[in-house]
Amino acid sequence: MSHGLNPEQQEAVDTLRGPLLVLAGAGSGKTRVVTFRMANLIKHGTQPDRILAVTFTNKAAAEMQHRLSALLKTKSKIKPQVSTFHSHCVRLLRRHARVLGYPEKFAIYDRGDQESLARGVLRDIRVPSDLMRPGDLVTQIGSWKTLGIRPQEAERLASTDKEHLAASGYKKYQKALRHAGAVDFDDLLMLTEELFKIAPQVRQQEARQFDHLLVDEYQDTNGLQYRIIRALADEHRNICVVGDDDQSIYGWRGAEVKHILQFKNDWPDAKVVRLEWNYRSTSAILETANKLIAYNKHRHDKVLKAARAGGERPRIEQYPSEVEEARQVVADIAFRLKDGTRDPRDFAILFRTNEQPRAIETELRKAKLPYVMLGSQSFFDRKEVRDLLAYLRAIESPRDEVSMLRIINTPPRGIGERSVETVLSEAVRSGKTVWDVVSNLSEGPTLFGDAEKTTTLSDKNVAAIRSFSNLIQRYSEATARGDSLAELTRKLISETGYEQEVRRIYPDPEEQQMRLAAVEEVVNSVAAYEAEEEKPSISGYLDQVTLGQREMGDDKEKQLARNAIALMTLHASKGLEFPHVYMIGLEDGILPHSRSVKADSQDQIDEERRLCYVGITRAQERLTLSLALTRMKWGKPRDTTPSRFLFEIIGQADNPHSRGGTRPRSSSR
Ligand SMILES: Nc1ncnc2c1ncn2[C@@H]1O[C@H](COP(=O)(O)OP(=O)(O)OP(=O)(O)O)[C@@H](O)[C@H]1O
Ligand SMILES: [Mg+2]
Repeated sequence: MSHGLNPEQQEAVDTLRGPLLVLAGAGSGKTRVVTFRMANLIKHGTQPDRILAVTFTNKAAAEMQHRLSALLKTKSKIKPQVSTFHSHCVRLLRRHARVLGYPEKFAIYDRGDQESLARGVLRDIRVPSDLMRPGDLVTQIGSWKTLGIRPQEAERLASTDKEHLAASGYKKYQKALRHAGAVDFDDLLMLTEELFKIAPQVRQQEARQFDHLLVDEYQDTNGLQYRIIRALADEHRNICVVGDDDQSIYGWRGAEVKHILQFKNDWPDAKVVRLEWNYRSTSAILETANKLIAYNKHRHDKVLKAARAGGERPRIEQYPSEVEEARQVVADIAFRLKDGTRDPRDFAILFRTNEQPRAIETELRKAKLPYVMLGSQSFFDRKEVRDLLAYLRAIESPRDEVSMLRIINTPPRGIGERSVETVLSEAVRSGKTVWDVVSNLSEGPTLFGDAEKTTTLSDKNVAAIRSFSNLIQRYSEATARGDSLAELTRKLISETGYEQEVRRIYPDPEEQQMRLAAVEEVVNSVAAYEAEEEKPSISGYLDQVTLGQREMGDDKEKQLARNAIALMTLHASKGLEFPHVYMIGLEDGILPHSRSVKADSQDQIDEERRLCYVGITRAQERLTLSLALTRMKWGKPRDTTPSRFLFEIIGQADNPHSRGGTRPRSSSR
């Protein structure tokens, strides 16, 4: 196993015990060290399932699992656990949810669900939507949670009226989640920390599940993650973290680079390994990266030399408009694909904001080139998929109000808005869940309320609601019996008449086809999950979907994904590498992002510069940086300003804050 490791890497891989820090630049083999070290631990007798590795994204986890299998050359079923923080926390919380007063089968709310919940909360506390939109509240709650701030503290910290409103919204929101037996994404970390605090024996038990903990991309851990890692590593102290302070790009999500820089304080006996050779990029590309990052003031001194000499100099291209930029980038890729020596998957197009790829996508479609948008959840945003997942969630956990309300009259079954309102207010009045109310209706017209106010449900309403609760009940029992999930989903679709409803709403054949394909794909993905899993369960399936570990999409999309041009944000590109990289939109206000430009904050600009550095260091052979000289804003072309980072790269930025009129020159091809 010594092949393919330099002496420093080998030293890290051979350090089998105690705290270990690998602090090194991009492409220096940090992730490789983590993978090889796991293999080495196993070779030296560690049981694979006593190893836990934490990565930042699902894609990175899958990649690591894949490389590890290749290294181990065994088909053993027992594998190290490679997870993201969130998926590890889900597993852990499922085991101990009761301790925190949550049901084991708690639902995990995504952004859409969170906003539905927030809408209800804002209605309850009578905040008009022009004062605060549900999305704003969710965002604010998210930033509190990533900092580990709970409702009470948020209330204490609030100073402006708006903050006070948001804080009381937060309190209500948290209550509503609990009531629904649900958690949101950020809760996964916060509740894990809470669990460890209130139940030390649980913490100990969880820490003893593993003998080794390895963490990739450690520079981007936030305070919660940091404390969870410490709590898990405390027992065995076999903690290996790797990272690069120059690639810390999640400060805006509460990540703190100090965690990696202070590792030696936390673990005084830690061994520190530095890697100085970059094996990924040609020296021409690496030079560009090094030049740029040198503009960041607060840096740890680090050497990064290119193991691959020479190479083509990165190109800077400027185009008259963003449409032309997209056209030329795509034309360049098409040209390079023509001779058949390269595959579509060798190319990546990276961008800063979610709006940027639209023009690129249009051009790629015109050119009929296969592409895949990484880290996009678009499939799950389709109405049909969300409806069906809501059914599964309601069946699994009838307390889940957001899901219950989504499907109670979808497809329409005679439970109109008025009936829903009546049920809802009865639930609020009596402190019960919607499900409790719905599943306990007696026959005939029903009277709700108290002396002050009463409402009624007619015979017909009651019959409709009873038949709905009956349906959910029957499917809950079927899952409890262990019936096949895919079969169940198929039956559910047919029994509810879901497909007929799709045909009714969308008469246009093409639209209809697309939507029915989405319905079918849900069944397919349930079937695929069931085939892989030893003990399949609805919540297991939903966890995978919610955490983004399970891919869904048309079969065609899936095929393409295997060999397609990759489109993704700079944030999503962390840790990855591609022979040919195109970074588009190098303009002030895009990269660096307008937020950081407006704030004129050195820290924020530095983070944008690190983001640019991450992008550049993804390229192995060829790098193209481009910008549009005009860009559409509110339907009109506006002049842009080239990114200050370009001036820094070409050495025309002694003082980045007082730029002259020189624009970077376009290199000739
Ligand atoms: N000793 C080596 N010999 C040959 N190739 C190597 C060696 N070490 C690493 N590589 C290769 O260099 C590339 C970068 O490695 P890796 O992804 O592990 O770097 P990294 O430090 O994790 O990068 P990043 O900071 O971007 O996450 C990979 O293709 C890897 O296989
Ligand atoms: Mg890496």
